[in-house]
Amino acid sequence: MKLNIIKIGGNVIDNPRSCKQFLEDFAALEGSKILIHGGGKVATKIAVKLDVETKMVDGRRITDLPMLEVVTMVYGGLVNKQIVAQLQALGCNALGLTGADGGVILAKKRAVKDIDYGYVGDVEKVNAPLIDNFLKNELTPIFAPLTFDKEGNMLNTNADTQASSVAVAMAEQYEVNLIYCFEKKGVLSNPDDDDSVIPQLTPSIYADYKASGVINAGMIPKLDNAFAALQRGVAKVTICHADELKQAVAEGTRGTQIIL
Ligand SMILES: Nc1ncnc2c1ncn2[C@@H]1O[C@H](COP(=O)(O)OP(=O)(O)O)[C@@H](O)[C@H]1O
Ligand SMILES: CC(=O)N[C@@H](CCC(=O)OP(=O)(O)O)C(=O)O
Repeated sequence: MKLNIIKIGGNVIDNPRSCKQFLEDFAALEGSKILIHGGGKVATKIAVKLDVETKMVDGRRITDLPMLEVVTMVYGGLVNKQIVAQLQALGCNALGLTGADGGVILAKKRAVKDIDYGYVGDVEKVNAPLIDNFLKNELTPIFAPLTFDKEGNMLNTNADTQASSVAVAMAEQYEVNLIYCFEKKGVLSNPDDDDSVIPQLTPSIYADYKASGVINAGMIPKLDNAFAALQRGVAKVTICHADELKQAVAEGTRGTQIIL
């Protein structure tokens, strides 16, 4: 059985035209599917309005209590519910969830080592049978990048990591196709040239591009998560433009294919 798991990035969510187009394409996909959304850009904008300072380290948001309140409102409320409502209007029976709902994604607050990330969660357990029940009932889960812990805290979890964790958990039962959609055509060999898409990326090519600085910033956690998913049983991982979702699902030739 096939399952498409799609992650959509915050730059697309922040652009109403691109987001609408993406949701139309997502709603039109046949078969079982799951959406994991980011929203980092929206959270940063709302944090400014609320006078909460944004600090990022290695693509992760330092999440103190005021920031936890912002991301819980923005990811679990505003962004998640806007996506669910739009998908419902498109005939897709979307079910909006954070990891806390139904206890579906349990995490652990990241231990303080060199850096205190605050209320940031590392995924411990995904309840795959519960997600499978939703799918069997023709519901489409829409995950916000939030998890919870056993102490009753909400935790902020990077959406790329959450997508990888959900994909790995579902891979025990399904042939999972994981697609990271964002605002570029794929992983680029020249960040100034949007057409310089690397068609296939292996761990050794990745290491070279990372060392030379061509691959940097938010692309590093995305790729680390992409390789981790493949290593742990996910059938296929692609990184592509949000506008190319349909083609990426149909042919799997768009964007950058991650291979081992
Ligand atoms: N070689 C590269 N190819 C494409 N994007 C890159 C590359 N290196 C760094 N990036 C940056 O990574 C960003 C994607 O990561 P991130 O901002 O976390 O996106 P998302 O919100 O989709 O998770 C791109 O917007 C781009 O600026
Ligand atoms: C811990 C952590 O960094 N969480 C992310 C969750 C949102 C996210 O991943 O959004 P994008 O996909 O748009 O980057 C954050 O707050 O930025």
